[in-house]
Amino acid sequence: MDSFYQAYFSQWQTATERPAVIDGLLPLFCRHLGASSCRLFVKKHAEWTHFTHCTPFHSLPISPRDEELEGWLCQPMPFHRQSAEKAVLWLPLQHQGTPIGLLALSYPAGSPCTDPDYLQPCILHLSAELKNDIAAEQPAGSGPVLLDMLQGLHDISFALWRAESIDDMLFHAVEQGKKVLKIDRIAIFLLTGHNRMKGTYGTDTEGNTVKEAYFESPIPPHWFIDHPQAQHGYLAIEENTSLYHDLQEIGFGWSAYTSLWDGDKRVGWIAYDNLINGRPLADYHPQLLKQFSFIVSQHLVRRQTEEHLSQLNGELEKRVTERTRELQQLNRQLEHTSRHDPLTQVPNRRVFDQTLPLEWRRAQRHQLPVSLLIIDVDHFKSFNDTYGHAMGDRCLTLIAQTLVSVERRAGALFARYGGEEFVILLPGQNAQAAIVAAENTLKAVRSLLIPVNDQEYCNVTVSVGISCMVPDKQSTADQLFNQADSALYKAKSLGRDAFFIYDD
Ligand SMILES: Nc1nc2c(ncn2[C@@H]2O[C@H](COP(=O)(O)OP(=O)(O)OP(=O)(O)O)[C@@H](O)[C@H]2O)c(=O)[nH]1
Repeated sequence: MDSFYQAYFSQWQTATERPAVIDGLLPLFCRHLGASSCRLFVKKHAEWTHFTHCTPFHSLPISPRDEELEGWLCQPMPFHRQSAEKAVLWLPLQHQGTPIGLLALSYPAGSPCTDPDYLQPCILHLSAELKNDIAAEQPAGSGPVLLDMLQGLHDISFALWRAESIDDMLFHAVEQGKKVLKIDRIAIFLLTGHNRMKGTYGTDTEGNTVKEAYFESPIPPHWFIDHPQAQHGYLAIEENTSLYHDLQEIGFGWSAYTSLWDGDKRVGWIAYDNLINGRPLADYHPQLLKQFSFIVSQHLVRRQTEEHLSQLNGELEKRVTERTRELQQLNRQLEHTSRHDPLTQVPNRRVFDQTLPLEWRRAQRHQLPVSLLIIDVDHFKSFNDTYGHAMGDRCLTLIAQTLVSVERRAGALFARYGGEEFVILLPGQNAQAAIVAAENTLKAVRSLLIPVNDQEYCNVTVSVGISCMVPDKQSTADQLFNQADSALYKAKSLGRDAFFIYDD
């Protein structure tokens, strides 16, 4: 190490009082780096403090006004100011983005200024030390600082309230907590049951907020875990202790823990330390950490309850949807059952009884014809007697499934009326159309092969009675039916396998 840095660091080690350190430091820039004067401007709680050193044989640089200093304070890089007699190298002091002050080195005109890169380690070190001093200085100014912090807690609470999810909320808790409470590192852990814990968000060794959800472990046998947790907001602080990252020891300082509570149940904790800047805890910090922990607990519990509720709602909605689907399916089945004949699966008498009056009225309104065919299986008693009732059922099913497609005109209805009787209702169709339908019916049944055992088939026939009317004021749907019925009787008496059309 060269002579300047040797002298610089030995100054830090020998002197203990901060003003003495600075008094001893400033001459080093003149003695080792050729500066004619050196001044340090530090901004403490909105007020500027000046430290000066100058060698006896050079004049001081002209004092800048506070407004100028304010302007230069946020300069990101070192910069020069030149006059006829001297050059001044201004070095902004910043720590983690916070402006702290300025170091000004004056050189006689014509002498080279020190390379700012060379001074970089010293500037970083000086910035961190001064930042710690400013943070540690309280009593006189602690009122406003504490008030700022309380306002900060309110802002944190607001930020957590606006977070989009638990994850987002925990990220902001760590991020905002560090910024507002001026704590180097914060990490939030949640208990997962069975004596285990998991990470959420934490702070790496550079001070960045990082996701630590990967971290999952049994709860380590740590001193503060077993410490009696007598009351909510319990705070445990250990000074001069080892500091850890991912269970690895990485430094020395103070560490603190606050618990997160859901009612009487501890659900996690927040860990804090001063790994990066080594700043001491301020008097008001214990109270702030408890409040901070209380705020995080509240938001965590509220979010967890909300998420649990919304999950329950989701499940409930899913169940209601499933149940509604089942009911709709059941309704469709019921509707089908109530309208179809269970043996043949064609529309049943109920459908016919509902449709006939409707079509009758429509025909009446528009003065259109309406035709009805009653179809009766011939000698079906004897079929049953010969082949058995089960074969009789089979025969009726085959006839129904054949006849259901014989008449395909719009509005036509084929239904099982009862027993071995079927009907075809032809709204808007005259006698001619009804005759065609009857002929097709006879033909279709005649050519039907009815299996009566494993090898044999037989044929059956049907008789059809037809009635066709254009409804007038006196006539009724019953009349239409009765006429078709008597026509059927006539067809039977004519020898069966025939149709007869009612004619008065
Ligand atoms: N297998 C079976 N038979 C039925 C069903 N409904 C009615 N029958 C039978 O159908 C037969 C109808 O007989 P009848 O009314 O005497 O008439 P038919 O023997 O068909 O003689 P015609 O109508 O004069 O040609 C009866 O034996 C009823 O038991 C049914 O659902 N299944």
